[in-house]
Amino acid sequence: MSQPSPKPQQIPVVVLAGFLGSGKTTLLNHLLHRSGGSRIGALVNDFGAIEIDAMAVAGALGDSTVSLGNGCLCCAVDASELDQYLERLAEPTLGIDVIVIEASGLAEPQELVRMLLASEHPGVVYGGLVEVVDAAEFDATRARHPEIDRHLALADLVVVNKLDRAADGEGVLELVRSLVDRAAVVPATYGRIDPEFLFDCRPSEERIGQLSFDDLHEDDPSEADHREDGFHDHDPHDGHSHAAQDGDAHRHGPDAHAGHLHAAYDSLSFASEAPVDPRRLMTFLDSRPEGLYRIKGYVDFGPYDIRNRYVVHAVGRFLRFYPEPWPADSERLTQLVLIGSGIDAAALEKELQACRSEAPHADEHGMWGVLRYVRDPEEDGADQAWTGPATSA
Ligand SMILES: Nc1nc2c(ncn2[C@@H]2O[C@H](COP(=O)(O)OP(=O)(O)OP(=O)(O)O)[C@@H](O)[C@H]2O)c(=O)[nH]1
Repeated sequence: MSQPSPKPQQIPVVVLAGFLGSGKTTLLNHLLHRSGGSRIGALVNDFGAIEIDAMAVAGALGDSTVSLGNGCLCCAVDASELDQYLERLAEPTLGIDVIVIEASGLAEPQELVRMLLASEHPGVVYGGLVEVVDAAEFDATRARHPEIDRHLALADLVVVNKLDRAADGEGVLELVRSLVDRAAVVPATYGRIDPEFLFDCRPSEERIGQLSFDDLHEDDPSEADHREDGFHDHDPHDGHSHAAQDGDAHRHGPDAHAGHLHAAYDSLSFASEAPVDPRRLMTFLDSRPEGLYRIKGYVDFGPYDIRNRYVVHAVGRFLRFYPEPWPADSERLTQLVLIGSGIDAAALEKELQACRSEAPHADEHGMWGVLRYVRDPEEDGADQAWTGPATSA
């Protein structure tokens, strides 16, 4: 791609977007580990009240992460607030070369792009929109969310991820190529793309011209329908609590941003200081309702594995646990964010509460159900910290 050079000292800001669970955090983590000499600042956003994504990348970033735990970025901040966040990352002493904004899986990318183009911060320049696509779920996601096509048409780079899971990867790649405007389409598994490619993916001069404010303001017919319904009069997200109480669950429902992908979604955040019983959790997960599209977070199985916490990811029917050693200074908490449509958040919360257990000892086979969903570290050759379950009771 031909790139305009940013003015001296201007830091490119890349927006990383893509549907829930497509692999944005995985890609960001990959970039953080493989960026060579470049220093990446990350602005991480999450939908739930607990900032799972922020925690997932925080270790790699130290000071250079700013996270917003306040719902979808496009709804949570206005341009001047965004400028304040960018200002923190553009602080010359941090020496950051590129800023990546990981949008919530439910964010409308054009809102973010519009805010970046409107940014008055002299130290930053809009660096392009990267859309991550889950190749395995692409048809299903498109059927439910035709807006995806619009997002792809705006993208500068599309990463077609999870090709290892796609039945017809070539077919998906071809379809995506037909949907983009002039974006580069990059095949990937586990977000492993060449970082150079991403940092270079600044839009061309023409592209900036094309992506004018007017384009970005263009009304989506589906939004107009909603407005006629008075849909946008619904209350925005109710207050998000960062300091989740023990066993506290927190939900927010349809919000004011009609036409955004998240308009029809509910989310629930669950935090517990008491460990979780693995069998009970598996029973909960095995019977999770269809509409519960995404689960992510950390699980403390207490005496069943005192060394590791278990990162959990569910996307649709897909479920994986990733054990990793508890960071030395972290509080032992179970923190989960559940996102779905038409889910009964109160009932789910109750079920999760019932998974808590203060039992001091682990029984011998308690973890078997969980370990069936632990990824074999050989599966992707990825940089996993895990070396095997440490079940010391
Ligand atoms: N099989 C497979 N799994 C992947 C790949 N990339 C990511 N995953 C897994 O997919 C799940 C979701 O990945 P994330 O990176 O958290 O996705 P995300 O887009 O940040 O998710 P949200 O924050 O919910 O929008 C995790 O379990 C990842 O390990 C891939 O290429 N292949």
